[in-house]
Amino acid sequence: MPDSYDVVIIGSGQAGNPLATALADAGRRVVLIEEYLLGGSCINYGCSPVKTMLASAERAHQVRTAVDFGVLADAPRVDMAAVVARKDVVIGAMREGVRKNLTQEHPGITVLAGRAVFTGPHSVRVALETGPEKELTAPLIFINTGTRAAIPEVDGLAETGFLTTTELLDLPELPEHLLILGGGYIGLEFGQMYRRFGSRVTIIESGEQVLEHEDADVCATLQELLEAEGVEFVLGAKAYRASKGAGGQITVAARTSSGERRLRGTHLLIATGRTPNSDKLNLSAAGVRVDEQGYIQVNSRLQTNVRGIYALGDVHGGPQFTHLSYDDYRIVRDALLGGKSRSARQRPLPYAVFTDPQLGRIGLSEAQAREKKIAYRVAVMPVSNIGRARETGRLGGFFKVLVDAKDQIIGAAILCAEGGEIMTMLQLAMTGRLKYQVLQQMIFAHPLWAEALNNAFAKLKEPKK
Ligand SMILES: Cc1cc2nc3c(=O)[nH]c(=O)nc-3n(C[C@H](O)[C@H](O)[C@H](O)COP(=O)(O)OP(=O)(O)OC[C@H]3O[C@@H](n4cnc5c(N)ncnc54)[C@H](O)[C@@H]3O)c2cc1C
Ligand SMILES: NC(=O)c1ccc[n+]([C@@H]2O[C@H](COP(=O)([O-])OP(=O)(O)OC[C@H]3O[C@@H](n4cnc5c(N)ncnc54)[C@H](O)[C@@H]3O)[C@@H](O)[C@H]2O)c1
Repeated sequence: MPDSYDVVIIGSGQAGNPLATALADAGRRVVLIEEYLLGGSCINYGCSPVKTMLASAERAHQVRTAVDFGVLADAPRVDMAAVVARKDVVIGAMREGVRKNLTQEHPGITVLAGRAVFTGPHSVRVALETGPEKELTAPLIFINTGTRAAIPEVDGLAETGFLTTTELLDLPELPEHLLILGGGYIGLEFGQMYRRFGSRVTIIESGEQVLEHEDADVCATLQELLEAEGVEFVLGAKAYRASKGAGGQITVAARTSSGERRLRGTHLLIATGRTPNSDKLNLSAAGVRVDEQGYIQVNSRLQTNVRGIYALGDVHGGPQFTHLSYDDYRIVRDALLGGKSRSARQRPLPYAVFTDPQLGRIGLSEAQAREKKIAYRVAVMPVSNIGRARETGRLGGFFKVLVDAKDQIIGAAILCAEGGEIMTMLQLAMTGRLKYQVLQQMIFAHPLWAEALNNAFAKLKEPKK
């Protein structure tokens, strides 16, 4: 006999966990199934471990550049095992918090360790870690199974051996020369991090610029700043073969516009995007539709084509961020418990790339504004104009803010130390529909980074044709 519940949640991701607690608090009998680690990718092998290790890399950078600030220090020696151990302590505490919340603080939740597969539209089978299988039924099923690294088709890749971020984050030694396939979020954050730890780093990107969706000026400046730290880039590179030499050296062969390249290193990180964890769910048993890449198709309320089955977070496609998965939870919670209807298609999309300087992004890029034929003016201000930047020696980058015909801010790219935080102020202004002049006239405490918003709009210009 299957065990019957009110709600089945598959995956302990950024939507599944809070949804489990909210529905249990509302008196529903909830079962949450996780095949690997409670807390999902963000806590265990995504955002948090990366940002924790980036903090170690920043320390190394500060020591290396201390002399510029009149502080004498020997060259930093990085103990990767200790860096990884520190990360494990930080994320271990986070994971423990999730475990306690789900298993001790909410008696209405049953947590099962194992892989879930559909056996019908309202039933799943769980292959429990402890051995036996369990059959479950529920009228409501939420899929929050996330993604994994997409592995590109490059001859010889499997035999050569490669790392994904999950393995690299646990590597207790420093790669001598890290090759990174992909110059997106992961490529840039890991590229700078390992360079600062002391590796030689080469980023091999198939596109003509890093961060494929950003304006070319933003990407070029960020690339230059990373190059100044010694990160090497090979752009427009179509990698077609990987091989490993007798001495363990890895070679990636790539075609570029300037000819054939053979890129050699000691380790290879694959960072070419993600693929959804929908293929092992036996979705056909439930009749749930996916797109050609395997992302689960949902409507603006996150419902799949099968009544009672929802997909939340990265597994339904679109931008992949923790805060969006969490917002998916809020949309579903408010619909089920509050009778409110909000669309997942009309929400702001803030994000930050955690390089140094950070790139904080909100709203339209210049290319998107052009594509949508929106009349705009653009203000560009170098970070080196900012007092705080001069004081701290963090001079790289620029603010770029777009304003529409009604003086409303419609988009920003803030490439600056704490660029994510500054972007968030602009997001607040956008949400409150403040005209840019309000920020221009606001009294900010001196000398904060925020103060730069007084001057950022001084040179608002029509875009170049
Ligand atoms: C290296 C890296 C860095 C990142 N940095 C950031 C960042 O700085 N900021 C940001 O916003 N986003 C970042 N992201 C993206 C972010 O981690 C995800 O968008 C976010 O975690 C949302 O995930 P999710 O809720 O969809 O599911 P996840 O958190 O991925 O959870 C899915 C869970 O489902 C489980 N599962 C899968 N299939 C089954 C099954 N059949 N049965 C049972 N369980 C199953 C998995 O084991 C996993 O625990 C990063 C991602 C990576 C890889
Ligand atoms: N700070 C953050 O918010 C953050 C940080 C890390 C990851 N993430 C999330 O994780 C996701 C995955 O990150 P990612 O960097 O793997 O993906 P991405 O989509 O950001 O970048 C992948 C890059 O790889 C390139 N590429 C694709 N195939 C290639 C090939 N065969 N050879 C060389 N280059 C190739 C693409 O052109 C692209 O620039 C992101 O979409 C993001 O949502 C977010």
